[in-house]
Amino acid sequence: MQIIENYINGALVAPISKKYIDNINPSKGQVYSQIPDSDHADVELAVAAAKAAFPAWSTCGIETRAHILNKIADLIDENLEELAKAESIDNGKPLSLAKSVDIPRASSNFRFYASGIQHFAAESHYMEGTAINYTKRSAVGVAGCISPWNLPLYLFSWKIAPALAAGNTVVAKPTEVTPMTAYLLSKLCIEAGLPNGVLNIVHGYGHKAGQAIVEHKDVPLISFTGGTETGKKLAATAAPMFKKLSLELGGKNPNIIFADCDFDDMLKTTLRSSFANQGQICLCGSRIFVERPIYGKFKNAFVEKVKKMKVGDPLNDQTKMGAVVSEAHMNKVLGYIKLAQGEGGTVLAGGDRVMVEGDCADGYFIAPTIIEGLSHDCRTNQEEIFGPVVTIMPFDTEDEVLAMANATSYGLAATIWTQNLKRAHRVSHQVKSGIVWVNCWLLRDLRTPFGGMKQSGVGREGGFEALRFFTEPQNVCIKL
Ligand SMILES: NC(=O)C1=CN([C@@H]2O[C@H](COP(=O)(O)OP(=O)(O)OC[C@H]3O[C@@H](n4cnc5c(N)ncnc54)[C@H](O)[C@@H]3O)[C@@H](O)[C@H]2O)C=CC1
Ligand SMILES: O=C(O)/C=C/C=C(\O)C(=O)O
Repeated sequence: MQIIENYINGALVAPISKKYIDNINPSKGQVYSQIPDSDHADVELAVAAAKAAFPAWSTCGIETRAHILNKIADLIDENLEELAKAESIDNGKPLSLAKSVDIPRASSNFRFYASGIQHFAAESHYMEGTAINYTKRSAVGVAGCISPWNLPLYLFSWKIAPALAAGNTVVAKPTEVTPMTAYLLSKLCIEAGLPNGVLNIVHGYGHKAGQAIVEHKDVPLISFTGGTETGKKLAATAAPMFKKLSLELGGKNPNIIFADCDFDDMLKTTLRSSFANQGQICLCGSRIFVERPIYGKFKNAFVEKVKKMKVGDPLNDQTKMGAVVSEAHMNKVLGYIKLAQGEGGTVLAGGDRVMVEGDCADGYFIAPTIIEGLSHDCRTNQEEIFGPVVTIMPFDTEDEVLAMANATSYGLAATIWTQNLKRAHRVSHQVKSGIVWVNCWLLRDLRTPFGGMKQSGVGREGGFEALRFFTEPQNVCIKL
């Protein structure tokens, strides 16, 4: 059985307590590795190493930092097969998805910020004939990066890469649910020659290792992606310490389909935006609003396609839907399907656990599920389910659909399907979400601001927004 180790001060080490947590393969329901159950003492070592490494790393120059980040990206590409398989086994996602999306995006994150830091510039403000102001942006110190289980290496690297590029050193905690690719990354960082202490990876539970990072007086900024409830806890700890906080939280995203859309394109993309990664992406469109004239046509076509989706062994090339991430999560999602039925919803497809034959007989599989007949304000349509479950609802007017789309506490992403350009702009500008996709979904340009309104988060990641977060501005005013 593989024993995962922490990566502290350039070395792979056991947790001081010698305690471990079982790591489960969700497609088999079996323990297959062990993760350090790190605590305050491990975090203390990691922060001390990161603090000691900060002066040299923050002043070594952007070319040096970019060179090492590019080297890490190259090594991720060279190890694509191994990393993708590890991600699929650890998370339950189809291997094909890990190979085509998760791992390539992880190397892109490093490469993007290796380049981004070389183009990052601070502002200057000229006061006519009086003074010139220039703003210096410096690395802040030790950054705490905490990431979730749905897109493990993809989101882990999305935080670490800008933090390191900007000259911070990092103490990172991947989720205890899917720790494997972060562990493999630590080996690649050693191979890439990342100086000791620049990146430290501490594995373990959120309430122990994660909390210790957030509480640590020498960690002045925290970047977190995960559930909204956890985000609230983090904010409650960090706010009185006046830490910089970036929070990417949950979503309950509307997918708004107008009758004039390109139907085939919309249908194909809606399958993906509903069920990619078993619906476990904070950007998935879980509430589908369809303009009444095409509601029936959409419903029939969508149900037919969804019933044909193959759920099964994630390592099988034909599999479109793998396992959800854990037994607890499976039960949570199944509980929401029951709730939806209790609230008067009709299950049009799926609705149950799928029992897969063979090696995956004990895995945590759920059939892709479509529910209709619910009001937009019931719990099923208000709470983040984060699984392969969508609801469909008809609408008659733009005002009506906007009111329903905006009537949640979340505001992360929205998708709009229409061929009417004016309407596309009008609706985009009125929908309360940080990200709007028109006639597409999850089409990503890493330069764009990424994040949510309302309870979907605080701040924006991506592009220069992340580099601004990971630097401290100082304005210098010189009288002429
Ligand atoms: N928006 C998103 O991208 C995600 C949303 N979720 C949502 O959150 C729900 C709960 O999932 P969880 O696995 O519990 O996610 P979570 O939000 O608890 O976990 C995310 C990360 O935070 C860490 N963490 C937990 N408590 C912490 C604390 N007190 N201090 C510091 N770090 C802490 C975890 O160890 C993990 O690394 C899911 O069912 C889903 O609805 C989950 C994962 C990603
Ligand atoms: O940056 C992206 O492309 C996607 C980010 C997705 C999440 O933050 C999530 O699902 O939690």
